[in-house]
Amino acid sequence: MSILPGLNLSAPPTLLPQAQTARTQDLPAGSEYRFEVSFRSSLRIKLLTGTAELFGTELAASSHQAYTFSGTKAAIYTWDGCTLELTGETESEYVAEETTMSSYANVHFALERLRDGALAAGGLGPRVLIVGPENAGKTSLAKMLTAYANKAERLPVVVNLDPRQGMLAPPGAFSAATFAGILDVEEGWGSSSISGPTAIPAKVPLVYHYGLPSPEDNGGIFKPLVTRMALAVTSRLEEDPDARVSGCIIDTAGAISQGKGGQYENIQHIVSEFSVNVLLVLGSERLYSDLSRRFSAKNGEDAVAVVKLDKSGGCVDRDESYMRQLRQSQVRSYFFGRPGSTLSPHTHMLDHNQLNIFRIDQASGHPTLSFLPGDDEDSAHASTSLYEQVQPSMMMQNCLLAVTSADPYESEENIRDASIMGYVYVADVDEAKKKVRILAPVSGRVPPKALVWGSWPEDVADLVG
Ligand SMILES: Nc1ncnc2c1ncn2[C@@H]1O[C@H](COP(=O)(O)OP(=O)(O)OP(=O)(O)O)[C@@H](O)[C@H]1O
Repeated sequence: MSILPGLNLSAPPTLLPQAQTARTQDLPAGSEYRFEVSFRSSLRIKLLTGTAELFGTELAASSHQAYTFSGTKAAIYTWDGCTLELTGETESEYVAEETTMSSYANVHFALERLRDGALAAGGLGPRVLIVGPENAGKTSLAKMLTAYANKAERLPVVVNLDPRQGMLAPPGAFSAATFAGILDVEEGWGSSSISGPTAIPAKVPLVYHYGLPSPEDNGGIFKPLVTRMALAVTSRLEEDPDARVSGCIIDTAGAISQGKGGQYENIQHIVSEFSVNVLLVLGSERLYSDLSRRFSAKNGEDAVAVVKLDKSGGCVDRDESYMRQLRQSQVRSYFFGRPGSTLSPHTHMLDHNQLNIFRIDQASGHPTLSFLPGDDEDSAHASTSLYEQVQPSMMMQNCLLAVTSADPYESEENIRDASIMGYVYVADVDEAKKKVRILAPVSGRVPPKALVWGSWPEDVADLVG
């Protein structure tokens, strides 16, 4: 054991760099290598022989190209068999021969037939909605269908309506993007803002800010945002002939599949706003039966094909502490990038009165009836305020603010419906001096727009030293 100079203490053995030896893993055809890597360690994977893919995106067939994973739970599948070289530590790893890949691939081929039909008839391609409980594999299926669609030279618009995890944006955001190139194997969807060279082209998503953990938390914001997003996506599908034929793929949060009081109001809303015609139900018999009963009555142009799919045995229940770390790493990489594609954010010192901050009123989606003296039944009113304008305070420290494209004097509805230009992070608030230190992804002043502050994502400490 080494001695730390001057301290006469033994250094813990873990401080010493460990030489990691590479091992090989053979995968028979039709099997997958499932692995979990913590945020503190990393696993390097090289494809030595054969072909393999991670949630539909092919690994480069070159022993020089290595993929590094950290804080990842995923699987590498092979259709024809392959050999992988693995270097690093995993929390768990095994090879599974029973997978759901064939049924997921069949969904892709069925969607391709719909796309071919749309091309021939000059119509719209499939509008696909994926629902199911949490951790049922919805996001993984969305990635897979997107990657396969890309391989078939389609350009689907992918929409994320799950605030628990961001797509090309921090958590709390709803986003939509057209995926033309390959997806990023290491990161999942890829990056939206890259200032350095990258092998994967950067995507420019359309973003709206929800700012709460669950879609069920505030229908007064969730539903109108779904409507806005649907309008934007529909007009994209109408304008771009390639996207039109390819259609869209919508990923959702598990919470909307719980069906409060058997209602599934939010699913119903998404289906009607996006004119969904393919509803993929993952991992829940009950949800499938409820939804097929609800949508079976529709026919003609409104018909919705409800398809039941099994949950993959590889899906991992991610606990809250993992999800929190995942969100924090998404926020961190929004500002600082990732290894190999680092970004240079800027800090700004601003006066309190340079910021127009609107806090989301969490209760605004639940109308509160007033039964104060003098209110008869008819005059009982619902609280409709969406936001409260607030001054910077210590409570905002370490939080994200969404920079909307709305001016601060516009109506609450306009602020809610405005697309997001970007996010800033509140590093410090000095209430006495009325100063705020802000971290922004770009240099130049923070635009004098309405900034929205929600309770989600949760605060991220120590982003700025
Ligand atoms: N076949 C598989 N093998 C190993 N891990 C998998 C597999 N499929 C999915 N996972 C992992 O399981 C976890 C849950 O999957 P996923 O994020 O796709 O579920 P979800 O339904 O979108 O969850 P949520 O609703 O909570 O966002 C993820 O970490 C994902 O990478």
